[in-house]
Amino acid sequence: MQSEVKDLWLKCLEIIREDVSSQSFSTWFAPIVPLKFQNNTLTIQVPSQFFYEWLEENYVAVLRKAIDHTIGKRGMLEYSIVVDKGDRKNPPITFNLPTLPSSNSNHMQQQTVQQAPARNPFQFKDLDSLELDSYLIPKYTFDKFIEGDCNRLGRAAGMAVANKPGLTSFNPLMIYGGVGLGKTHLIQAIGNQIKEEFPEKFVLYVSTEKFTNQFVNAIRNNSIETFTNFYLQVDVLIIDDVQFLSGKEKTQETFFNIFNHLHQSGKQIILSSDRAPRDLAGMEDRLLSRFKWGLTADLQQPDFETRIAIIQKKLQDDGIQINFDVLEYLAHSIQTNVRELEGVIISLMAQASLTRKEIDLELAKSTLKSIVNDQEKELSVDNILEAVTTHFDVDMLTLKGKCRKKENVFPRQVAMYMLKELTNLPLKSIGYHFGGRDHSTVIHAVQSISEAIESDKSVEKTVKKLFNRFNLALN
Ligand SMILES: Nc1ncnc2c1ncn2[C@@H]1O[C@H](COP(=O)(O)OP(=O)(O)OP(=O)(O)O)[C@@H](O)[C@H]1O
Repeated sequence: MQSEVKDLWLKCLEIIREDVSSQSFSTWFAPIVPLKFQNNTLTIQVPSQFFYEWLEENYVAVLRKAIDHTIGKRGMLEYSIVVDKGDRKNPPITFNLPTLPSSNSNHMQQQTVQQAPARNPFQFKDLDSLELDSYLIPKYTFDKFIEGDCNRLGRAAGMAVANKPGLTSFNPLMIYGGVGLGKTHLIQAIGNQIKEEFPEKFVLYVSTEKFTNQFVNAIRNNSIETFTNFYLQVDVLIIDDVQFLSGKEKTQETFFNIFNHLHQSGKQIILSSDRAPRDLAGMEDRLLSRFKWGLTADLQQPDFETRIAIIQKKLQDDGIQINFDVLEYLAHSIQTNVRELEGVIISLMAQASLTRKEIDLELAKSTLKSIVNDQEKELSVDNILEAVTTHFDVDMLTLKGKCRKKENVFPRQVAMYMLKELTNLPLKSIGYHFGGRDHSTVIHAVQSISEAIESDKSVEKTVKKLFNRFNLALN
């Protein structure tokens, strides 16, 4: 039986190989494992949800052809998606696609999804008003959270908490850091690990936004007690983005009570925030002091080596290998945050797949360039000033400075004109960007350039060109 499936899949691969580039073949088809063949249906295992979606979006016709040629027109394909390690207890989610119908097939196109069983052992029949769908996401595991200097403390503390929830001095554990640096991933990984080690524990992950909405609904429905009682049953409470509690006094008060009760009962609390507790404005002092009771750990931007490891891991998870020079180039070029890094990797995989090119340095450079170009088109003050300095070949300090030479005054006035036309900034703010000039100077600059555009073709051309950089026309 096993060899029958293998042989069948090998035949499919032969057909597929003719239709796709070698890069796409090794990226999207080599990692597939044939599982079984029964009732005219071939089941193949794919490494991830992303992988499955990618095949569906890009290679349906190719797969259909292979199935037609090997099994026949009535042949069907079924995908089995490998679930994360953190989800080991649940059966794999299987997408049955009895479809991929050939054009002359009468089969109805339908997709059935076998739901994974609910993770939460509790039943809250009487709590209909609470939206209890904020469960842990299995893909966020420690395994996939790459360690580096940027996150070592938070990761280690997270592991300690996951091994002994409520029993370490890291209670609460507060993880903070900038956008896209892995806060949600880390606190979810803690929750997933606890579920793995202690399945009997009630672990609840909830965003502050959801918590607040639930609270507001509870007030409206007169069910505050039900709301509070529900939270008091939790063994591990994970609250994401607590900065959103700022200025919400009533929600803070209720959260404070829940916090105290859980803490006193030895339950674990894990929080995340986009800034350190000391920088959380609009938060009650008593709550802030509670946040500092346990351990506060920050996540920073990953360094070069960590970025390399993150890219490698992401590609590996999707069964893709690239040369080190490409890896190095990507890690040197994207230094902002991990989410952006991931975005570039996905674009790169998409480009490689769509253009049927190898993922090489050239493709990496062109993909990155198109992303950067898109960002450049954003109408921010920096981008506009940058465009003007590049066009006139003046440096930023001179552009913003006081020098009255004609060759500097003109670009400066053009820059003021562009800021006035392309942003909503008030005149005073525009003046601020030029060393604190007052609004009358800005008005004068805007008027001069407006008149020059009308009377002087070369000025009109210059401003048009600059507008074009942002894909805009000069009216
Ligand atoms: N150290 C890491 N290793 C692997 N992946 C990471 C790491 N840090 C972040 N990521 C990935 O980067 C993406 C963004 O991370 P996440 O959503 O956790 O950031 P965040 O700090 O919560 O962002 P935000 O402030 O916008 O909510 C996720 O896909 C996550 O898996």
